[in-house]
Amino acid sequence: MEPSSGTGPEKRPTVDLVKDRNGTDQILLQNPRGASVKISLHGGQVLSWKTDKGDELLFNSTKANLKPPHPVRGGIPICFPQFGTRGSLEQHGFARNKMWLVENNPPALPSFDSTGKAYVDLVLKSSDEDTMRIWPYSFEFHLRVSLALDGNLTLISRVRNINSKPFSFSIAYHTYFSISDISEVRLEGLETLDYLDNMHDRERFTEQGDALTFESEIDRVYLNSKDVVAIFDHERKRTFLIKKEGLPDVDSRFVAVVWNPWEKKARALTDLGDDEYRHMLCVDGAAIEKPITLKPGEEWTGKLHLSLVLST
Ligand SMILES: O=P(O)(O)OC[C@H]1O[C@@H](O)[C@H](O)[C@@H](O)[C@@H]1O
Repeated sequence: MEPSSGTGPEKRPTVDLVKDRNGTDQILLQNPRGASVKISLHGGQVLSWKTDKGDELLFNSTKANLKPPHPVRGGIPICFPQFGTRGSLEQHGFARNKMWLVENNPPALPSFDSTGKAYVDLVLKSSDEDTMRIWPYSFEFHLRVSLALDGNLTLISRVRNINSKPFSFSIAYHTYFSISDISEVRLEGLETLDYLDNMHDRERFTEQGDALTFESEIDRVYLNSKDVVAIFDHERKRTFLIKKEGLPDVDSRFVAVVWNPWEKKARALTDLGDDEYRHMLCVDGAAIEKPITLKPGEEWTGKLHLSLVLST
């Protein structure tokens, strides 16, 4: 990027390798305006997403266990190749517990405009024996995390079948949004949709009425969710927009998972403070209901796009 004229030199986006307190490698993306994203190689997981004023937008539990192979209670863990307990693997699959690698020469992503963006490419491959033992398929999962000039965060996933037989998978971006208070926020974009209620053996119900508000535990998979879902946080004067895109033929498979453990379940989770459930809401862009099947050589691309709207 060339320095701009008149207003002094334009800063460049930066990508740095940093260490956390435990000496674990993390990637720090910074855009020219000072917004930032921190990513852990453990789980290929976004841990932090901050505005240019330094406000944290993702919830992270004060009791989160950051040591591999524990999944981290906060940020954006990636559930792959299984969501929840819908299969024989560990809860939410193995991807969130594995070490990912930084990829210097990822396969070309032709539609990506890199202008002003700080981004990094990570990869998870089915190369270790442990993974092959529990999920005997050869795959590559390429993940690009990108922070735009306006502070928007995009995760682009490409899953490739490099196996000689087909395989199926589910994927969820298990996003923990930081909110003022669970009783004060509302969620729009899921009205009138059917959902499977995980608290009632995945029984199917239809959402009624207006926006969702919260007064008890919720654990639901909303089917065929619209392109944009919004979390309104009146007290913090901010709105999160969650947008997801897939290839045309898999669009209808996108769902939105909504989860908050509420008081009783929060007490049972050792990596969540007793009252912390009040300050988090998980809304995941996901493909779960109808898993995605890839034939040998095929690739699937899915995008999660997160943005913030501030009100005065
Ligand atoms: O404790 P975990 O494995 O991170 O899972 C947390 C929650 O994740 C949600 O996505 C699931 O719908 C819940 O059923 C689950 O309890």
